[in-house]
Amino acid sequence: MIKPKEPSTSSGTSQKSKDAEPSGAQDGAATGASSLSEHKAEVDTLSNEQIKRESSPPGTSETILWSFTSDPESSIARSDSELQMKSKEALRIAEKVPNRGLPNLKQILLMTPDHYSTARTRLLVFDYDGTLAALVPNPSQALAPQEILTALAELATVPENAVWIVSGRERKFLEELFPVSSNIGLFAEHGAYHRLPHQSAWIGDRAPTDYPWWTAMLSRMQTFTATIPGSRVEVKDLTLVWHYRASQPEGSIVAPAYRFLLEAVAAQSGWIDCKISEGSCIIEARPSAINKGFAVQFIVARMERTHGELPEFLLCVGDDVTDEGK
Ligand SMILES: O=P(O)(O)OC[C@H]1O[C@H](O[C@H]2O[C@H](CO)[C@@H](O)[C@H](O)[C@H]2O)[C@H](O)[C@@H](O)[C@@H]1O
Repeated sequence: MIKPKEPSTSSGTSQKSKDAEPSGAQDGAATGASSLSEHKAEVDTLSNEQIKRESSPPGTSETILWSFTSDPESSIARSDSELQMKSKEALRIAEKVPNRGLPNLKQILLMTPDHYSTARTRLLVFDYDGTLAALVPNPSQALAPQEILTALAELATVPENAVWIVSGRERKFLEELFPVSSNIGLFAEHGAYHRLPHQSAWIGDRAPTDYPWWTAMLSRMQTFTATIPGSRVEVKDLTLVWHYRASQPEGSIVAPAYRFLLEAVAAQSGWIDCKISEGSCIIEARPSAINKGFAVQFIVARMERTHGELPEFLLCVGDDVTDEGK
């Protein structure tokens, strides 16, 4: 099924090329999914008999993918009501995702593990927080389990696979978890910056000074922090986040009003390029032209240029609305 910081210095470089920054001029096509660790746990509990349904014993990579590609009409799904329910929920979401020339998402979700096995090119996209790592009050302590990192690295060694992390996190955080040697592509801050597989340089040169709203939004968020004890502002290289996970129930009570306030400030100031979004115990401000849907479209277009065709298998896993390209 497709499911659900601290200040830092820039670690990126400006490098315009054929792999230039993804344009924000197209509609997004990414989608959300339930957490990888959650599904991995489900798969781990499947019986040996179910595992043996694979024509060959699945390795870690295939096992993870299998959990997302089980046909809800199959006997596997019927034997696991929770998985069946999640698959149906994924299909409901998939039906809402516009098909912009990409493979139809609903068909992808209905694929059997054989489709993964036989696809000549595969794109596997993973969100980070809430998907690869459990949500915790302090963002710097949200580390993906080594088991997950190892599984992703293993997936990325398969020649047919392109593995990307498309995250709201900043560059510095992601590159510490996913070294160049991991062969995993990275998108940071919802698509503002990206690092191609095998390369150490980041592409993308957006900076706070490009956006007239940036200082005002930071100032507003700081007043929220002063008002709600325990909340904090995360100042990333470009995007700003007000966190209130550690300030309950006050944070959740005021969050809708605070989001509305930030949106009103942006609207009244004519800052149409400022997007305010709510995540899991966060309110985030970012440029409107940046979202994960554009990031995935960029990756797909790049694969099409390289292989002469669209990826035959596409999997996007996330836990939040931004993972739906919003
Ligand atoms: O796109 P993602 O990789 O999922 O990043 C989205 C935001 O994730 C982080 O916040 C979330 O995780 C924190 C650590 O568990 C948690 O404290 C917070 O409540 C969550 O919303 C990150 O700190 C943000 O910068 C990302 O935008």
